[in-house]
Amino acid sequence: QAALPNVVILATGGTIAGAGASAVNSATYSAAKVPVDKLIAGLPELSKVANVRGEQVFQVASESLTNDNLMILAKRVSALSKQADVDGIVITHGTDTLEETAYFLTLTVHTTKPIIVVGSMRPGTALSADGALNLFDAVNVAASKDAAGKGVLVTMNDEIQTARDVAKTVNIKTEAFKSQWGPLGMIVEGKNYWFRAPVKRHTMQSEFDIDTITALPAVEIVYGYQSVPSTAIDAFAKSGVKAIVHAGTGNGSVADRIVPVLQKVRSDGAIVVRSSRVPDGFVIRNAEQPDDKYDWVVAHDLRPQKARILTMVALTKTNDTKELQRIFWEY
Ligand SMILES: NC(=O)C[C@H](N)C(=O)O
Repeated sequence: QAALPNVVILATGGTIAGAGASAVNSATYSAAKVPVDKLIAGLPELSKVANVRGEQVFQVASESLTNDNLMILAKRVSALSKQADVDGIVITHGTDTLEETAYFLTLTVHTTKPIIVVGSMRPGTALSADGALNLFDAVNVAASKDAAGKGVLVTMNDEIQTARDVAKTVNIKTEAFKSQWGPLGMIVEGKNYWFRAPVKRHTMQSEFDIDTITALPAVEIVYGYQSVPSTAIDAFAKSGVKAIVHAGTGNGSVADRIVPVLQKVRSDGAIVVRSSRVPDGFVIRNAEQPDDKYDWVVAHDLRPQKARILTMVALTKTNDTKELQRIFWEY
């Protein structure tokens, strides 16, 4: 229909394409089973909002996605966003790593067109399945002019969240996706209600561009806890890792026996990023550890898994720790 916007759904799998043995199976089911054409056919309401077509990019649970998947998906999103006959893009995705993909896309795809990442907590076969409404909301936002230029967005549980801030915070409820800074808005009966806009750099203002990125460096995460040994750090260092994100305790604190190990990692040439395992709040530079002295970078308010994404992307441009810290403040 000529009057309607054109929205492409790129399907990658996850629970939104999941199927269980019975309607009471809300947690026990197989993810990544239902093909995208069937998802679209099951939601005839979409045809009143947009001309929708689907592409099956992957069919996996999101815990199994890799950097190669990220590159393929982002390059496809970028190519589609340049097509005159595409007004918006929706990516259906497993929820376990949805925030990582969404953040990668908002950092690397140069477009003002709406890009929405969406998943579900229950498979479509379950009672009170949440995928249909989440997908309907995603297509509505992707088809809206007022969603343009806001960076990659996530629609879950009636809310519109920014890719940068949102995270999976509950693993068993439909209200799973939250941001400590709050959602940007809500969708009710197919209408968007906006309340705020992101201030961090994304998409068109990003200095990173997926069209010129050919490979992502190895960046790994190590976790802080009582009695933690240096075994994991030693192994990552030996494997030639380019950066280690330390998911520290509290305000990114680091155990006294781990500090010299991370200092050695840095002096041997890899980057050390100090983040926190605490879900909310943010890490303050030179508090808890002397970052200036050790030449470490702090992750600001990014959780370890998002700090990893930004570090990989940033390292495609620079190894300079001052530049990396600037990037962490700005994105
Ligand atoms: N709710 C989900 O989508 C979880 C699933 N394990 C996935 O991330 O693919």
